[in-house]
Amino acid sequence: MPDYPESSTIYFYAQTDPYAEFSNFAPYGVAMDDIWWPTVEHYFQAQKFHDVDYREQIRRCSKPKDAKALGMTRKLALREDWEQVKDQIMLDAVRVKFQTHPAPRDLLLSTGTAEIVENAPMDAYWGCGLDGSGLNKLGYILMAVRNKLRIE
Ligand SMILES: Nc1c(N[C@@H]2O[C@H](COP(=O)(O)O)[C@@H](O)[C@H]2O)[nH]c(=O)[nH]c1=O
Repeated sequence: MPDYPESSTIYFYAQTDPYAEFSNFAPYGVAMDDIWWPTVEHYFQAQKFHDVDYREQIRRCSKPKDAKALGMTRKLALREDWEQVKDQIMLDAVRVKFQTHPAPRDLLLSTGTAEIVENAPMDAYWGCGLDGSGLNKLGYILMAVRNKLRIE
């Protein structure tokens, strides 16, 4: 990770940093299958489990970090197909977020063709990880959603 990112790359992560609207922790709810989730993070974490009561417990968390903590538990079994379905689940929820809320949508569309990177030091799957070499899956989802919004 360069100290001074190139201007063509947009980094986001914490709610106190620029482009916080792009984070799954940002306070933009999503209706998925007629159920309202306070943030994308709440929805994503809950989908890890088949247990309906546990999903509801995650949905009711007052903060996304609490929802994430419940989703990180391995006391309860993850749904067995989680690795196969997680990318699509994330894409669906992120798309609904940006279709639902004008403020993050306008911000996303204002980024032109810039590369978008989740600057998550501890996450080399959804983010770029500590050294910047992570897969940045969430960044690619945001860029795909941006393309789709342009067409719509
Ligand atoms: N933004 C953000 C995080 N990143 C989010 O964590 C999620 C990954 O969860 P998992 O697949 O269970 O490891 C995913 O939504 C990713 O965007 N994590 C944090 O602890 N704080 C934060 O501010």
